[in-house]
Formats: sequence, C-alpha cells, structure tokens
Amino acid sequence: MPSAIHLIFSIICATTTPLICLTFYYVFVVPRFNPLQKLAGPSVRTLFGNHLSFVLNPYRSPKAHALFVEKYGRHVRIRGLGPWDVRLLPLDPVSVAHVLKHSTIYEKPWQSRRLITSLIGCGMLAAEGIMHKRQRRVATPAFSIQNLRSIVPVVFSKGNEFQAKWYEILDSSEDASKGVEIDVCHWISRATFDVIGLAGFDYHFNAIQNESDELFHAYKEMFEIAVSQCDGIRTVVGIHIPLFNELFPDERTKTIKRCQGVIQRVAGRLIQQKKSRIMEGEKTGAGYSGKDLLTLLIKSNLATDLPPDQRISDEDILHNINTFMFAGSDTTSLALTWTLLLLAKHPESQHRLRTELLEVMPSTPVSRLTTEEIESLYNAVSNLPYLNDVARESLRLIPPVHSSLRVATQDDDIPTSYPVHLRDGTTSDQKCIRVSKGSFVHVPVEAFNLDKEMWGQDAWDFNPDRWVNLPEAASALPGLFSNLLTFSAGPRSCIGMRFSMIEMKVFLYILLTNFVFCETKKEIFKANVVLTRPYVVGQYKAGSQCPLLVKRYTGEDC
Ligand code: HEM
Repeated sequence: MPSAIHLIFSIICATTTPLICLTFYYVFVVPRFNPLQKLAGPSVRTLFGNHLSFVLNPYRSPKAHALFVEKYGRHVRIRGLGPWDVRLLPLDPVSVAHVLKHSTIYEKPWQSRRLITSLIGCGMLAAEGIMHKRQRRVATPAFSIQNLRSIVPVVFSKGNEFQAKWYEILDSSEDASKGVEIDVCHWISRATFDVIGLAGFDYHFNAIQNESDELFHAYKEMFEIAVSQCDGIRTVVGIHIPLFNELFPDERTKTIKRCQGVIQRVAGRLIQQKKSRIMEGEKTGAGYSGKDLLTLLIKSNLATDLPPDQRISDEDILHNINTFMFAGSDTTSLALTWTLLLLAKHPESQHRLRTELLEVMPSTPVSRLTTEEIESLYNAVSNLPYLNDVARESLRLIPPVHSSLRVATQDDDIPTSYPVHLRDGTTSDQKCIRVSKGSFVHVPVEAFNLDKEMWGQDAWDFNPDRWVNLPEAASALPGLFSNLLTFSAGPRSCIGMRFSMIEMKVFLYILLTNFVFCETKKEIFKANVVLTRPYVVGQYKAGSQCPLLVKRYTGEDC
C-alpha cells in the first residue's frame, strides 16, 4: 500500500512540477525581461495588483492620465491583469498613431476577438489579417458618402416616428408643461435599433412602437448579456477552453445560444431572400434597387471585377450584419444620449443650437416633405456650424468607446515625439521604444481627447466654441474624425463613422426643434461597461439610464 501511495505521489509530482515551473517562468521570469519594464510607471502594492481601474474607469481616468504624464512622461508602463501582463500606455500622439496605423503588427488580442466571435461571429470587428482585409474591402462601398445619402430619408422617417411617440407620452401626462421624466438612453437606443435595422438590412424592428419583435429581442438580449456583470473566472475559462461552455452551459451560455438560433434563422433567411432578389434582378436585367447596407454588401461581393478569392461567404455576411448591429446601435445611441445630457446641463448651448436649427426648418412638416426636399433639408442641417461643433465637442468629451487594446505580433520600435522617462529616473535619448512580441498596448481614446496640453486648460469642460479656433497642438493630432480618437484611426478605424454622424445630426435636429431637455434632480455618472454608459448615482444595479425632463418646445426654453 505505501508503495502505491508513493507511486501516485510521484506521478502527481512529476506532472505538476513542470506545470508549476512553467507557470512561474511565464508569470514572474519572462515579464522581468520585457523591455517595457525599463519605462517609468506607477508601482503596484500587491503581487497581483493592477492599474486597470486607473485607465478604464472614466470616473478616475482623466485625473489618472494627467498625473501619469506629470510623473512618468507620455510612455507609461502599467500592469494589466497580473504580473505577467506588462502594458504600454502611450500618451504621445506619434506613438499612438504608429500603433493604430500598423494594424498588422498591433492586432486585437485573441482573447477579446474570441469573446466577440462567440457572440456575433467573426465579422469585421473580430477578424484579423487576410480575413479582415477581405471583409473590409467588400463592405467599404456600402459606407461611401454616395451610398449613405440614401439612408437620410430613413433616418428622418424614424426621427418623425420617434417625435410622434414622445408627443404621445407627453400628451398622456397630467402636467406635461413642467416636463416629463424620460429615460432618454432607453428611448434613443430603441430608435437607433430601428434605424440600423432598416438602413442595415431593410428590416422593421418597430422598436419605437413596441419591443416585441423576435429578432429585436434576440439581439437586445444577447448584447445585454454581453455587457452584464458575469462570473469573471467562468468567462476566462470559457475564453481559453471554449469546449467548457459547450459541456457545462450556464444560463448565460444557454441564452446566447438561443438568441443566436433566432438570429441565424431570421437574419439568415433575410440574407438568402435578398441574395436571390439581387441575382434575379441581374438575370432579368431589371436590377435590384435596395439601398440598405446588406444589399450593397451582397452586390459588392458579387461584383464581376472582384476576384473569387476576395469574396466572402454567406456566413461572413451574417457575421457582419451582426457586427453592424453590435457596433452601430449602442455607440450612436450613447453619443446622442450624452449630447442631450450635455445640452441639458448647458441650457445656453441648447438654446443657441435650437435657434440655429429652427432657422433651416421648412414651413412644411418633415413628414410631408418629398425625398428631394428631405435631402435638401439634410444638406442644410449637416452644414450648420454650431451643430457641427456641438456634435464634435460631445464626441470629444465623452467618447462612447473609452479605450481599446492591441497586442504586438512581433518585436517593434514605436517612434516617440516626447522624452521617454525610465524607471531608474533617467530619460532616454532614443526616439523610440522597444516593444517585444506579445506585449499589450493600451490605446487611450478618452485620454487622447481630454489631454489639456493639446486641447487647452478647459479640455475637460463642454465648450463647443473651442472648434472655432483649435489650439495648434490639437489640430495636428491624428484621428479619423476631427483630430479625435473617438472613431479610432488607421485601417481598423470605424467604418460606420459617416453613418453615425448622419444619424446624430438628423436626430438632434428633430429632437431639439420639438423638445426642450432639462436635468432632473438625479445625478448621472459615467461607467465603462464595454462602452461608456450613463447610470444614476445610487442606482447602478438598475442598469444604464439617463433620465431627463422633456418638454414640448413651444417657443420657450428651460
Ligand atoms: C458614435 C458612434 C460610433 C462610435 C463612437 C464608434 C467607434 C468605433 C471605434 C473606436 C472603433 C474601433 C474599435 C477598436 O479599435 O477596438 C470602431 C470600429 C468599428 N465600428 Fe464604429 N463607432 C460608431 C458607430 C458605428 C456604426 C453606426 C457602425 C455601423 C453601422 C459601426 C461599425 C464599426 C465596425 C464594423 C468597426 C470595426 C472596423 C474594423 O475593425 O475594420 N460603428 N467604431
């Protein structure tokens, strides 16, 4: 018997010792030789302490970033999940631009890509390399200025429906003259879902009217589960061993599977119907005139000048429709929600914007305008200077995507334009930073937009007038949109930027010419839950919400 115990003990030791040694090596030894260790950065108090809350929590991040720059310069060494996870936090525009431009060297980490893929499939948001290039190439024509013009009437019609629904709510209230408290976050999210459903794949969610559509439910439930607080350990295990979720599904896994089943069935059928209509149109020579993103995506994929090896599969098309739903609905609705909150907090800006918008308002109600008249109204609205400045200022101050993460797929030298502070208190005179393969780079979207050295001492304040005369340092910043990182930059920047700008401007036009927005007594705070969302102080568990007092505009402001 003792020899049997001895044998078992020896086997356990023989198998676990190499595992323990290997873990020790990767967790404690390898990170010591990471070149990023030479950089200055905040210390950690405990063995497994980290700095994630400083760089991810919008309540702390602006102050933390400013302090980091002051103490450690613009290339900061921070710790991610644990001692093995040494990260670079670049606050130097030249370094950030390099990382975002070289998207083949700096990829999205496989962990986040796997998590996204497990929800919405491997669409443009999660794909890398050739697969991403192919998908982006096929989708790009759908997002051209020319093609997006056709979504303008759709957005106006949904905006009108939205306005009518809110009139109904206000009219049914006993004392609407004082304003009715409405959770604008929830309502705008319903409206943006409707817009992306119609403009994205010609599908009527009808979410402004009610929230009963099967496909709407499936998407909503799945996205809500994706951002809900969950068992962290289970998520980590699920990412590393996907089979685990298959073998031992919890409620979350089962719900996601059920929602995916509905999406596959309903959206999959829509894709097949659309494809056969397009092919039928080509055969008869009559063509198919659909202008939604799905039609344009399928047409671009079937284009005769596209080599067969550059085409994407039907499955990829479904994954990209899911991706547009995921990436395009909440982001835009949050951008609009934050803009309304900022305008409620700054009644003088709200008044000025409304006055500007009313100047281009036609005498005929929007619901009775022809398509040409709507297009001409949109041209007038989209060129209004103060509307432009308010939209840019809101997207600068509260970017819905707070930050992003990249991982180096090879050793690289990141160029710098500021002195690099080292851990030993000296400053490096080299104009670059060595990054080794596997290191993470935290892309600080919000920090970039709020940098006082670039944007001026009032960078944390809402001041749309700053755009009339930007500081020189700010005008030199990279960024897909208005020197901001809100839509990122480079080959992985937001493909839907123009789409969301149309939506934002049209909705702001309709909402501000019809309603007045004031703050309630409830205090709103920002939390980064995949996206930067509003919550009521003391009601975090109730979920994201942004209650505002809404009144009909009858010639008087707040
Ligand atoms: C205010 C609204 C929006 C904001 C702030 C926003 C922001 C962003 C950001 C920051 C990224 C880069 C993410 C990363 O690097 O991790 C991104 C990517 C993306 N966005 Fe948007 N987005 C918005 C609206 C939209 C809309 C309306 C659509 C589609 C209809 C869309 C589709 C996408 C897609 C497909 C990607 C992935 C692009 C790629 O990797 O090639 N977004 N967005």
